[in-house]
Amino acid sequence: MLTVRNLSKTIEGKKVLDDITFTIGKGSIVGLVGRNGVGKTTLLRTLVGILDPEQGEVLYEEENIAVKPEVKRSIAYVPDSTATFNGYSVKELVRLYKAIYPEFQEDFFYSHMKEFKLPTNRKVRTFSKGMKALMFIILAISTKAKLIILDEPTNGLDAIIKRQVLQLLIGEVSESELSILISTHHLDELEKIADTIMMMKEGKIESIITMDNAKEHFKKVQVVFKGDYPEELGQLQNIVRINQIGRVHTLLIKGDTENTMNQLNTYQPILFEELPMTLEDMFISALGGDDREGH
Ligand SMILES: Nc1ncnc2c1ncn2[C@@H]1O[C@H](COP(=O)(O)OP(=O)(O)OP(=O)(O)O)[C@@H](O)[C@H]1O
Repeated sequence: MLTVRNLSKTIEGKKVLDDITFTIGKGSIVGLVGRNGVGKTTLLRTLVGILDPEQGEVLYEEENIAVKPEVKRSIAYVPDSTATFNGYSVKELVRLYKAIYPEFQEDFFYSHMKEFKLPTNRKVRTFSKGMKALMFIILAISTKAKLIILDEPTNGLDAIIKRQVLQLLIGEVSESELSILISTHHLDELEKIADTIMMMKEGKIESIITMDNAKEHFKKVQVVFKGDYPEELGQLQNIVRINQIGRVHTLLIKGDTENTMNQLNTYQPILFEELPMTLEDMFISALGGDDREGH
């Protein structure tokens, strides 16, 4: 449904997007994760045509969005900041959305506003952060766009509303076969809803893996060696030591996990135990561990 090919973008002399290529299929929920400042928002803004790519292309159902802007109607974007719309009333926003999205479902919008107890006779400015975030998600779903792109959508939502919003999104995916691309730092939420995780590092896509495959690509283990932690293992780039209590080391392994586990075993650890892996662990093992000088 969405094909992104060799997308690059430089802002103020810095390559913020560097040769990005990926596809999103129908009915898929893709989580875009990465550390602060790696280019997630820039990527999303480029996908929806707010920013122009310097190289590469974005195709929706084989149509280039730069050449055929009307295909943008099939994509709804919820930015991380909606301050631009503060001066609008809810009714004015609905009018604006109807003008952009001919299939906008007004009844659906108002019934969901009511369900979430959101007022419809006020200016957006008077909404709390959470109310605003929720309304823009409802607006996006009401467009009936086939692809919804969300930048940090659950920021400011309380735990109960958050759960309801995620359920609403999942419900739409299974009912209408829409696809969702969601950028977030809330890995625990993403873990529950995403089928694919796309990790970004320094403007590049570091990895794209399905949640089903994730367990093969990432492992978390606890090991105890007779002596010190073997120096050679310390040199391996795909092992991140996340914790050490006495001689018990907790390690995150990425990539060729089977080979690395075998390598660990050659040092004859006196304890070697695999632990359950979370998306946060995967994030740390893929993208963490390089903050210190010289790393
Ligand atoms: N308009 C701009 N002018 C200058 N630099 C910019 C601009 N927009 C983005 N950048 C730079 O591009 C890089 C990527 O920014 P971006 O907002 O895309 O990151 P992000 O991954 O969304 O970060 P975060 O997780 O903190 O929201 C950063 O170094 C940022 O400073």
